[in-house]
Amino acid sequence: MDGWDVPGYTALRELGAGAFGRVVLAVRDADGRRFAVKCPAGGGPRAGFAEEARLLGAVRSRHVVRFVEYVDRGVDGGAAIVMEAVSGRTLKEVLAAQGALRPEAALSVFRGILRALSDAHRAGVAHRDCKPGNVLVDERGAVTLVDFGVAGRIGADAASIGTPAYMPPEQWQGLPASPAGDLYAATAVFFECLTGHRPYRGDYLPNLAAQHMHAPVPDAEAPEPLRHLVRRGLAKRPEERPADAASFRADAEAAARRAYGRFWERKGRAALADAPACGRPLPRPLPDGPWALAA
Ligand SMILES: Nc1ncnc2c1ncn2[C@@H]1O[C@H](COP(=O)(O)OP(=O)(O)OP(=O)(O)O)[C@@H](O)[C@H]1O
Repeated sequence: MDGWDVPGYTALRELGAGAFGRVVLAVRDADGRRFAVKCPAGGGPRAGFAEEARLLGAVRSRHVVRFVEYVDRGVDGGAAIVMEAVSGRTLKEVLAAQGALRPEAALSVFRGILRALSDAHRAGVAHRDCKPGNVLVDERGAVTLVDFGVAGRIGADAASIGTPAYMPPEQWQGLPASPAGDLYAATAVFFECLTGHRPYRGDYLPNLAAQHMHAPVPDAEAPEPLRHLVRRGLAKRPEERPADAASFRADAEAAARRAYGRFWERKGRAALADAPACGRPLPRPLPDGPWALAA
C-alpha cells in the first residue's frame, strides 16, 4: 500500500479515511492477528495524535474500539494507533443507504452509543465528535464508537473543533469538554436515525451555529413516544440535559419498552442487521500463528 510503513505490521486494505487520518486493516507480523491501524493524514506525525492514543487507551468498554498500542517512530518517522479491527460499516453508510431507521433500530443505536459514552465518561474522557461516521454497526446490529481524535479530558480546556452538524452550543463557544456535550451530539445522531436528516440544516457555519444555539428543538419530527428524549438531549443549556449517559440510557430504555414492547431491542437489532449496505464482515480470523498473505 502506497507510502504505508508501520514497523511490525503489513497492510491489507484501507478500512476508511477521514480528515485527520487513514485507517488500514493490517496483519501483525509476529502472530498473524489483524488490527486496524490509524496513521495521521499525510503519513507524518501530527500534534495530538499521541493524546488521541492516550485517551482511547484510558477507556475500557465493549462499545468503544479497543486500543492495542501506539507506535511512535520519532520526530521524522510518523506514528500509528493500533486498534481492534471492527467489522461492519459506519452508521453514516447505513443512513445513506436506507434513510430513517425504524424507531426500535434507532433506539438500539442510541443505547449502544450511550453505553460507550458512559464508559468513556467514567474514565474521565469526553468524546466530542459523536456522529454517524464514528459509529460502526456490525452484522448483528451491535454498535462500536471510534475516533477519539478530538476527545478531551472532562473539564479540560478544549478548542472549538468537532463536526458542526452535531456540535452542542457550548462546543461552538470553545467551552471545556463535558459529558453533557456528548449527550447532545448522541441525541443529534439519534434524531437523524429517527428522521433520516440532521436536526439543523445548512452548510453556512454561522447560520448552523445560530440554529444550534437558538433555534427551537425540532422534537415534533420524532415519533411521539420519543420526543421527550430528543427535547432533553438537545436542550440548549447543558444543565437542562439528562444528568449523565447512564440515566439517559435508562430513560430511553423505559420509553422504548412502553412504546414498542419488551422485545424492542431484538427487533431493532434485527432491523439494523437487515439494513441495505449491511454486512461488510471482516474475513474470519485465521487460527493462531503467523499466516501468509493471500495473493
Ligand atoms: N477500529 C476500526 N475498525 C474498522 N474501521 C475503522 C476503525 N477505526 C476507524 N475505522 C474506519 O475509518 C474511518 C476513519 O477513521 P477515523 O474516524 O478514526 O478517522 P478521522 O480522520 O479521525 O476521521 P474524521 O474526519 O471523521 O475525524 C471511520 O469512519 C471508519 O470507517
